[in-house]
Amino acid sequence: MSADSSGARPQTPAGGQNPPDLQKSVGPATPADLAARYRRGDFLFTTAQRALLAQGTLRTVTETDPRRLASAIPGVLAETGAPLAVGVLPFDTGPDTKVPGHLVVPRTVHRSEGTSSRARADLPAPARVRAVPSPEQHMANVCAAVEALAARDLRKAVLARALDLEFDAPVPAERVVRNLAAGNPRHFTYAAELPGGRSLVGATPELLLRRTGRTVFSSPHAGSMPRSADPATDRANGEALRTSRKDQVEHAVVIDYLVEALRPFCRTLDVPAEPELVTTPAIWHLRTPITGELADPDITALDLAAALHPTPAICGTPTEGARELVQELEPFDRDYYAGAVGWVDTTGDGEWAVAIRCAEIASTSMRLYAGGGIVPASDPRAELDETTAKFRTLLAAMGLEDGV
Ligand SMILES: C=C(O[C@H]1C=CC=C(C(=O)O)[C@@H]1O)C(=O)O
Repeated sequence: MSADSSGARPQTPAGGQNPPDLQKSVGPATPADLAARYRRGDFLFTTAQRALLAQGTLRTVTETDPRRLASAIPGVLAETGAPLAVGVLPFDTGPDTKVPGHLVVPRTVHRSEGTSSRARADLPAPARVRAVPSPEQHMANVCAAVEALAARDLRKAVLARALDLEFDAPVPAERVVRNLAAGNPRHFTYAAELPGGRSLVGATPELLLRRTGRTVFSSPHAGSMPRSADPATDRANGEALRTSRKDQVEHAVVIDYLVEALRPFCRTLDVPAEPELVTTPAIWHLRTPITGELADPDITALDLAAALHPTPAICGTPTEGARELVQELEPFDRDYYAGAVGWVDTTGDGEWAVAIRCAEIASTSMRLYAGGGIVPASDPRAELDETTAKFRTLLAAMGLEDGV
């Protein structure tokens, strides 16, 4: 584990310093105002109703074992006198991972509630776009995954592809984030710093978990169909998803896993018998809202995130075999795509969202990611189309449409 401090201000309130500010923004500061105040290096987690903007760094804590990371954070918060820590877990939290969970104890925290919307900002067009792998290769990977499911006795694996965008000037991350928040008001727009000065930005519909006191809530999403600009086609796509046997199987694998993973922590667990049909601006999904009552109130939101991640919504089942298959077939490291992003406070409350519908921004380039669950009945062309539709969350925020 490494814990670095940065900045001039001393670290411990025990030394007579003031604890970091918990600024509850009231009055004119709406969630959209906080999204507009985001600058690269900050952490943002917002819907149209609620926003958390964390700025500055009192302490950075990095650790490849998410359970050790989770157990270190209460001590770090107590030492620094800070109200909360924010950050990201990578996709790969397995024993051989080289990618650490990356948490920051911020210097200042702004929170805001209320409804808000904001106009979109213009963005420059990319100079170059490259699909990694090519669409044809992604379809070949889907076929290989379907064969491997049978050969290796796996129920599901989630395969992703990427789009690399290169620009002639630094990517204006602030405007991408503002547009994501404006375009996805019901979902979680997030931005977090990554090691090496990169940023992860996205707008995800999927909450891995929220802990509020003894209540834990999870809203797994699995099973997808593209939205359509034509209302009749759009309705038909939703209906096709609701009745799709293949998508019900894909969804059930995730719910089975989550129920099994949550049960040891919960006195009660409420799991609806059927998934519900929900939408993002780009995609129809199946989702099942799960609510539980924690048996042990000392289990923090980050402990739970470390225990639940990676779910079969972004990895597969069984976890180890699916992760191996993903690493064999995908021609890139996922890093923080399909990880978790969120916050945990001194009471143990917090929210961790599944880091999908996202891009990693370097200086003048960005990599967009989109994946889909592969089960024995998956069709390569439909899986390609699904990832194309999932890219739309980010492409729409960039002012770009399909065809890039
Ligand atoms: C892996 C992604 O989506 C997951 C979440 C919801 C639905 C999914 C699906 O239907 O395949 C995926 O499991 C992604 O957007 O990159």
